[in-house]
Order: sequence, then structure tokens, then C-alpha cells
Amino acid sequence: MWTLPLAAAARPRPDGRSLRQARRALLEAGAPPSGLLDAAVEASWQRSLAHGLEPQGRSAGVPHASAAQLRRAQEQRRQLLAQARPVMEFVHDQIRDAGQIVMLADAEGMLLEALGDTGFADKAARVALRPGANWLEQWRGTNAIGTALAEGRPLMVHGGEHFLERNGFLTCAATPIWGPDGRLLGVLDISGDQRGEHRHALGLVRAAGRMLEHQLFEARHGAGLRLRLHGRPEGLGTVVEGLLALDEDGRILGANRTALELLRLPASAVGQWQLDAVMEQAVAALRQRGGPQAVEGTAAGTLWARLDGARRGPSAAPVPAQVKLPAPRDALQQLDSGDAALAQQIARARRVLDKPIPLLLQGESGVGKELFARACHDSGPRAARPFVAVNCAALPESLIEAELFGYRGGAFTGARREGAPGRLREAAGGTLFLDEIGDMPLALQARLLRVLQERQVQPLGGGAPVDLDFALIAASHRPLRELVQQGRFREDLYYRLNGLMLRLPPLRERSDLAGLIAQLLHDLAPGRPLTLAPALAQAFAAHAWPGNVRQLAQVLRTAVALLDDDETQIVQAHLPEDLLDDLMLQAASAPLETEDLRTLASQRMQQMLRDCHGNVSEAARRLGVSRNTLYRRLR
Ligand SMILES: Nc1ncnc2c1ncn2[C@@H]1O[C@H](COP(=O)(O)OP(=O)(O)OP(=O)(O)O)[C@@H](O)[C@H]1O
Repeated sequence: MWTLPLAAAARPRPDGRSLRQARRALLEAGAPPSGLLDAAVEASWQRSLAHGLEPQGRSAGVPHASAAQLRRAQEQRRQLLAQARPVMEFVHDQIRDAGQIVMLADAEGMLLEALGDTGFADKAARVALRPGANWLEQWRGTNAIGTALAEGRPLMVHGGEHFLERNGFLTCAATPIWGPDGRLLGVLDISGDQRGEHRHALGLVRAAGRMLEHQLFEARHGAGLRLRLHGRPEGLGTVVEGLLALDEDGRILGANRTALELLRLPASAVGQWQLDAVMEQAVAALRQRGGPQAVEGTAAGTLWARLDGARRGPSAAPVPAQVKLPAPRDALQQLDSGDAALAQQIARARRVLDKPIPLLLQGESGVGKELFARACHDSGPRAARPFVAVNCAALPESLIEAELFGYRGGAFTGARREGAPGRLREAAGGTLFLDEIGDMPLALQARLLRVLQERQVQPLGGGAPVDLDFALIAASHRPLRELVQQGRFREDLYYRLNGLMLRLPPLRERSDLAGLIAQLLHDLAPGRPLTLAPALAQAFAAHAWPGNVRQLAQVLRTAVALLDDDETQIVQAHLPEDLLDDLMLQAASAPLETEDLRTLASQRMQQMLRDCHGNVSEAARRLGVSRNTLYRRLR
């Protein structure tokens, strides 16, 4: 029978002298004496060395997010942060007296949030243990956050086990956090002064990690069918249970880490496999028997299981226009809400994800090019490595070169003393996303082309060339071919970037508006069955959406924020004035075929007339329609 794997037994820690000896042996003979170090620490020391780090060196050129970049990263991971905060507060309560801090980093090693003892936090900040800093091993050597990411398991790094000596005052325990789709989302960490008493930090962080994974799973799949699994019936319903989200046909829509381990499932099984591939019982049989029951034939032998969640009736989850949400699969699949053109582009992208073929994304502003690029990364073989986005239009021309290619300390006035590695190197092993590539100055295009062809970069100010390894995705809302014809974009670079061109359709051409709205509302308020009033759904469908999905998402975000807790329908009062005016104009000029649109337009006109104290000319002017139209509609 399966039992919960226990935390690794506390191993005796090597004392300072043995660690110094081990370090010397590593530097001189290439390996520390065997058996002295924990295997994970030893492997990490080797990696740190391979990254070119020196134990006494400083962590030079480490990326540190600006306040704006940090805000953006936090915004992109707001679901994770929202679920993580209560868990971090809980952990903080346990460690409050021990002078430690609890932190959350993303899967790319960037610290997103920290809570804890201000005395220690100040000290930690001196080694950049604070939000915005990056703690991947390649920059900081062996450390709990970077090493837990590299090893994919919970671990502790104590004092002199840190590869960089300057971090030797720390003791840190960290655990990776896995999402409901089996994807690595980040790391939870407890750090403190190594002289303190932290015997339980590893156990605490592991338990907190499970709690967080459990909450993320419930937030994503709480409204659907869930199969709970454990080796003992009493384990069902606790944070240590395995969880599978299923559809009525038994397809596995989600799985927490415990379930993946228990059933020996690869993360790629999520969204693809059927339940009968991992156990003998089918959904119908589990439902029929109800309650906790023994299930046979799993990789862990006999397990206890309980099926929760009602069969979905037609009224269980009202979504606009009664659209059925697509079953969540991987990130690319989640972008498919039913439009045939978009689905085709997703299918084409998927074919080249594991090949060295650069993608070029074209499409109007706000259609979701960056989101698409990120989904390609998340659904591809480089998902666990960094996704580095560079907006070529947002960087001042004088800085793009340094930002992309990096520089040595003192390479130019205003350069950081320790230099910077450059965004291309930060993308090592992952994906480089060059947004608004059409706005890149011509001179720089030549340099970029050379770098892409040689797969090597030489930082500004000299230094040895560094090999590059990343998947490349570029995007622009400008038609690059036309720019080439106009001589504003290099033809050779165009062909270098254009391994496969994908055009993402503007919202007005998409046939899946209702599905997309359902998806957005679901993401904004998981588990809350929100709908659009029918008149609005119709007006939205007729609208041109100049700002594309960005505009639609923003409108819905504001509307959801304005809803009272007991409201589930978005109505006019939740929409911004300027959008209402646009919808009204469109309704006024369209042949009013339906009652709903007519009602919407007349309500808006009457409101404006009241705002203008009955002055028809003023109301017509502000609405942008003629007096005659206004009179006619009001009649
Ligand atoms: N399918 C989608 N589901 C949820 N949100 C989406 C979707 N597509 C786009 N968005 C949202 O719309 C906004 C714009 O997306 P994104 O930045 O990817 O567009 P873009 O085409 O790269 O825009 P630009 O050309 O201006 O850089 C983002 O806030 C994104 O989260």
C-alpha cells in the first residue's frame, strides 16, 4: 500500500572545516570527497562551477527587475500570488519568532514576494534576497531557491553549502510549487540566519507547498469533477491527498503533484489521458458506488478514492450564450476558445515547438501575441527554463544594444559597475521573445542578425564571446513584409526570423467571442458563474473592438470588480462610459433588428438626455449622433 513519502531524514551537516576542505577539493581536483556533501548540494556545486562562478566572487551581472518589471511579473502571476499570500502568512506566523523570512519566487527564479522579520530582511537585502532579484543557480550558485528549481524537489541549503561564500550566513529551505496541470510554477522558500534554530524549516516549507498546490488545484477545478486519492481513507480530503480533475468521460483535466507521483503519470498526461489508463474503475462506477472506495490496478497498488463534484446539469454553469468551456489542456490549448483560424495557428505552432524554427507572430495590437508566445514556451520542451520578453519599441534606442547583448562593467557612461549579461543570455535554455521587432532601428537589426546567425554574443566593452541557446519568437503589429519593401526592415533579418509566420486574427474576425468571454470571466472569477446580460452579449458581438482582447479583458476586469458579491450578471452599469457610447452609436446606426439592442440604445440615449438636462442638441452632440437620429430613436 502506498504511503506518503516522508521528509528526507535530517542528515548530519558537514562542519565549516569539512566544507572548506570540500570546496578546495572541488576547485583543485574538480570534485569534493565523495559522501561528504548531500548529493543535491554536490551536483549543484558542480553546476555552479560550470556556470563560471567563483566561491569568493560576487554575483556579477545578475538580472534584477526594475519596479515596473516586478509589478508586471506580479500581475502576470496574480493567481499564484493570490493563493500564495494566505499560505505565506500562515508560514510567517510559525517562524515569526525565529527571525526568518518566507519568500515566493517564480519558475524563472525571480523573487516575487517576501514576508518576514525586518531585522533579517535588511541583512538579506544586502545579498539581494528581496523581490525583483533572481536566484537561479546560474547567477548565485548553490542556493535553496535556484537548486530546488534545478533539482525539482524540496531541499535545504545551510551556511557554507551555499556556493558563494558571501551567502554563507544564510540557511534556506525551499520547495518547488507545481500547478494543477503538472507545470512548475515557482518556489516557496524560508530563509534565515544560519546561526538560528531552524530544524523544522524544511518540513514546514514542504507542508506549506502542498497546501498551496492544493489551493491552486481547488481554485482551478473546484467547480468540476475531482477524484481524491490516498493510501488510507482518512487521508482523503486532506492537503496530502492526490487530486485528479476529470470530465464526465474520464479524461484527466488536471492533476496535483501527489497524484502524478502516486500514479506515475507524466505531466504531459494532463489533458490527454483517460482515467482507465491509470486505474481499473471508470467514472460511472466510481459515481455509482459513491463515498470512499478502494480502487485497484494503480501504479501504487490499491488506493482509496472519493469522487466529488456534481454531474453538470444544463443550468450548473451559465456562461454567455450557453458556451461550453473548452477542457483545459496545456497553455496553447487554453488559448483555443473555438475560432477556426486561431485553432489552425495553434496547431501549426505546436508542430514546430520542439524544432529549431523561429516563430514570427503578426497581428494587431492587443490580439494576444505575447500571450501566444508565452503559451508556446509553456507548452514546449523549454517550459522549465526562462521566458524572456523584450519590447523593442519600449527601449530607448541608445539602450537596446546594452539591454540585449549585455555589457562589461564601465562599458559606457551610466553602466552598472558589475556589468550586465544582457537579455539574450538571460534566455539561456529558454525562449527569447522579441516583441515589436518592427520598431527595431536598422543599425541594430544588422547586429541582431549577426548574433542570431553565429549563435554567439559579445558583450559591449569586450570580453569573450558567449554561446547562445534559446528558442526565438518575434512579433510585430506592423506588417514586416511591407516594412521590408519600404526598406525599413532588413530582408535578411526578416527571413531569419520568419521560420514560420503565424497571423493572429483580430477580435472582430473571431467567431468565438462568447467562448472567449466565458474563458476570461472564468479566469477573472474562478468558480463564480458570471454572465453578460443578453443585450450586452449581442452588442459586444457587433462591436469592432479596436483594442482587441486587451480591451475586452480590461472591460471585463473592471466589470467584475464592480459586481457586488451576490451579483452574477454584468449589465450596463458595470461598463465604462466610453464603451457604452460606442455600443450605443453602433446600435443607433445599425438596423435595429432585435429588442435587446434597441433597449440598450434607448437606455443610453435617455441617460444622456437626463445628463444634459433635456437639452437634445447637447445630448446628440455628446453621443455623436444627429439630432434627427436622437429624436427618431427616442420616439
Ligand atoms: N486568449 C486570451 N485570454 C486571456 N487574456 C488574453 C487573451 N489574449 C490576450 N489577452 C490579454 O490581452 C492583453 C494583450 O495581450 P498581449 O500583450 O499578448 O497582446 P499583443 O498582441 O502582444 O499586444 P501588443 O501588440 O500591443 O504588444 C493582455 O492583458 C492579455 O493578458
